[in-house]
Amino acid sequence: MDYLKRILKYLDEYKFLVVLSLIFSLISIFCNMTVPKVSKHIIDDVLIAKHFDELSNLAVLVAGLVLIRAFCNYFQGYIFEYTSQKVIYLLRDQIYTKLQYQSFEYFDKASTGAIMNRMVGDLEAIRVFLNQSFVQVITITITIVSALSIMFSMNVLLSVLTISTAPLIYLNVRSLAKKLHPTFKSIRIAFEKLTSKVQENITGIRVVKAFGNEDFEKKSFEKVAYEFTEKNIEAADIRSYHNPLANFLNGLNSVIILVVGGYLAIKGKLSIGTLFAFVSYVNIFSTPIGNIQNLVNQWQNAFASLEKIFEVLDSDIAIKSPKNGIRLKDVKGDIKFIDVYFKYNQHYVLKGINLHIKPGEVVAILGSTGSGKSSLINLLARFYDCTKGSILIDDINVKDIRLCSLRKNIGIIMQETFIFSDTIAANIAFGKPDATLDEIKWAAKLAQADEFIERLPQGYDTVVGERGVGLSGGQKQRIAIARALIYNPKILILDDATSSLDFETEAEIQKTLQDVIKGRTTIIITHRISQLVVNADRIIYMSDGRIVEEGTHEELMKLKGRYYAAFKKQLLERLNSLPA
Ligand SMILES: Nc1ncnc2c1ncn2[C@@H]1O[C@H](COP(=O)(O)OP(=O)(O)OP(=O)(O)O)[C@@H](O)[C@H]1O
Repeated sequence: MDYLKRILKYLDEYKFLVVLSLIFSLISIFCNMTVPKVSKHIIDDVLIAKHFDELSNLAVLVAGLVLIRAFCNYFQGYIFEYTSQKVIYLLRDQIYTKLQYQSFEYFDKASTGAIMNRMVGDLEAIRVFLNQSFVQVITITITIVSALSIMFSMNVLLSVLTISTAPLIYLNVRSLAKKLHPTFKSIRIAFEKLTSKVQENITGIRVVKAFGNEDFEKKSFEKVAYEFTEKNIEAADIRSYHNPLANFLNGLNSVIILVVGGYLAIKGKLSIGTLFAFVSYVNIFSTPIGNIQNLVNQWQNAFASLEKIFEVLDSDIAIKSPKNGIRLKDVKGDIKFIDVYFKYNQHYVLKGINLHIKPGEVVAILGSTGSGKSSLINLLARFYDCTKGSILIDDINVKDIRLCSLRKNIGIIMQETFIFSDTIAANIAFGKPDATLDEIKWAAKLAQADEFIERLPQGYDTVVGERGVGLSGGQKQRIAIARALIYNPKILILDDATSSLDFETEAEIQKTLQDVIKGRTTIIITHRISQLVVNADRIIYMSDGRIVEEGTHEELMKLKGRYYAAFKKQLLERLNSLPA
């Protein structure tokens, strides 16, 4: 009920339209109720009494009522479609905004399929609810109540007989609702699995093909698709049992009325016109009762969706920009990690990190896989917050800096370069959509991307395919470098930025990076000991969430510890990979 109240609050802005639409509904119901009355008059007082002169006026009256009803239904339908679309637009916008500001932690847990389902399927169920089901509850109630009161005023016996099947109808609807609720929930879960599967498969189609895994993927897709089909069949099975039962009960009503009403008419206790009108009211009464089944489906569906939608809207945002946070100005690039501890779930992945990186210093961080290197920079950019300790930039705690200001002052180049299906210029200016072409070209030149971009048919306006299809690995990486430089950040992070490239391309990009990092505080996270690492002012070696070695290349080589062992191992691997 809480969810119902909340969703109806969204209609507040459209109160006038909702009221107008209800007025149209009331007029439509009034017309519907009047037609049988006029028909009774036509049968009893015109046709049977042979007062044919009134017939044409009454026929015009019936036609007029039917026409007004049609207009009212049209306006009422349009208004509700309009308001429901507006509410859904607002909700969709709110969900999208919420997702934009959600932290990494949220996306670690939520599946893409589930998120897509919130944005599409769940909102559609709510739209149907607002558009049809919500107003139907009101119109159905008014129709049933007014039809019943007219019927009682016409004939008490026939009315009692008509509603005698009502308890059975109620039990049928209740049992349907009870059975459908868990089935709808499982349909939703199955649908999320299905959309996740399709999304993952299409995103990873190159990996699937590279491993010749099409058959395996096909089978695993069939499994989730089958589960979704089965759940839908289950729901259809429930409905197909209850719907005919509801129709049978409604039909039974009409038969009883015709038999008993016919008998009363033969006995002269009921006029033919009254019997005709009564049967019409039975139809008016039973049609919405039949619709209750659909309504129950739609409400169940909508409630399951409302729960999910408000779950997203109510979810906490773990990392928030501080109120009245500091805007960084003239950043020097001094970074301090003070006794930093961090855990994702139960286990600490960073255990007491103390590190001071001076402005303009280049620090390379190496270490075994899973030692916590990426976590360290995730904390610096506040993708996550440290569990204990603090991180300072120019002696300001990162938690006191406006998120937007913090992140715009840290340029991050990652291993996985995401290129949006847009122009090259838009991809470079991603973090600064108002960047001028000169700024974009400046960043591209620094990243040594300008030359290849100018050679493309449309230069900076060339549209690249989804995820950068049409560009080589090196070209994509250069665009990523240019993108990170667009704000000319004082702090630069290279997170395994060249590890997915071949040695030759890596060497070229490294040369570019040597120029790019000049005058910037740079943290290089890497597995490979490259020229960039050897030239770094300081090298940090991490193991199991701790800094275990620290010094220049020469110092660490003399130490003959973990870094020395890694260097020797990589040198051997490289020598072995050379042609004989
Ligand atoms: N989002 C996450 N949720 C839970 N655990 C995570 C998450 N990201 C990383 N971890 C775990 O935290 C530990 C440190 O991971 P991190 O990515 O910082 O290591 P890394 O040194 O950068 O590794 P690699 O060199 O392989 O990239 C690992 O054990 C990893 O499994």
